[in-house]
Amino acid sequence: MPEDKSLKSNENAPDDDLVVSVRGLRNQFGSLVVHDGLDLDLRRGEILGVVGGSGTGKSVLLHSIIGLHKPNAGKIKVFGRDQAGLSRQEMKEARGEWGVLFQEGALFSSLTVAQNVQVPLREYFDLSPRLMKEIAAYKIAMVGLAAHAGPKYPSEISGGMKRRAGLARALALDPDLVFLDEPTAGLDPIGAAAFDEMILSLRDTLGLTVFLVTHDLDTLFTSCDRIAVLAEKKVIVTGTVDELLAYDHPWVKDYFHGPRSRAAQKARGR
Ligand SMILES: Nc1ncnc2c1ncn2[C@@H]1O[C@H](COP(=O)(O)OP(=O)(O)OP(=O)(O)O)[C@@H](O)[C@H]1O
Repeated sequence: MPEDKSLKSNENAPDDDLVVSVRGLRNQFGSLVVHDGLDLDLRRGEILGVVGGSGTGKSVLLHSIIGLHKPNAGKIKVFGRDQAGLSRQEMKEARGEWGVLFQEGALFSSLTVAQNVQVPLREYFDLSPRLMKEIAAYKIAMVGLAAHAGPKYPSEISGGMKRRAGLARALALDPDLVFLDEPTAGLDPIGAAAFDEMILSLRDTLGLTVFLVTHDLDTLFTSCDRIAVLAEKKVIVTGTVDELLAYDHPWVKDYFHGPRSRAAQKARGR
């Protein structure tokens, strides 16, 4: 069985290039060990897809990195800063440096789309109402939503629009780093493809670094520079699509050579 391993093309990233580094992560709930000795690197400017079977701990990993879950052991650095032992104020400052799109957008249902986008602005800045409205309108346009989406409530918009609104909120503070948790889950194929294109385009125009948890093979083939595979309580391999297609591990083989993967590859003329 292959051990925790980074493929050749991923070795030797200089420390300055590491936006997130996770070393020796352990997460345990009672007798359930979810992660044990997990290492992961996210490099500046890349879109890293994180995949793995259900229950392998993708969400727990994401929550550990963004400080929503305290790991049992291990070191997590974001922008070179060790996340353990940060004071409340330092954690708040750290949180201002990244944006998170939670599953299905996770919008506040009692706030309009524009008000949702203003939430981080209110938390971090003392801006005039007019300026906040202008910034929210700009972010809403940036994610491809029409201006008339701003005054709508989450219950009045589609699933795809909710994801975009959630992304607008994640981008409110102009972060360099975004975490996306299953951004295309439940979207129709056209909506999902449009979302994938938007992520690529925002990465290129804004220079974002993206940590993307997904089950969506189309997203992996279209958008991700590298893919990290969670299995056996750790990241068993990180590599490009082509490297993973050639990788010898039962789960990786089933996933990347199954019928859905073949269809996704065929659609891209592979
Ligand atoms: N707060 C918690 N208390 C107890 N167990 C938990 C808790 N959070 C997660 N778990 C368990 O940890 C394991 C990993 O959960 P996680 O949600 O990270 O999996 P996942 O890889 O994201 O799964 P999926 O692809 O189905 O969303 C699961 O067995 C889950 O039940």
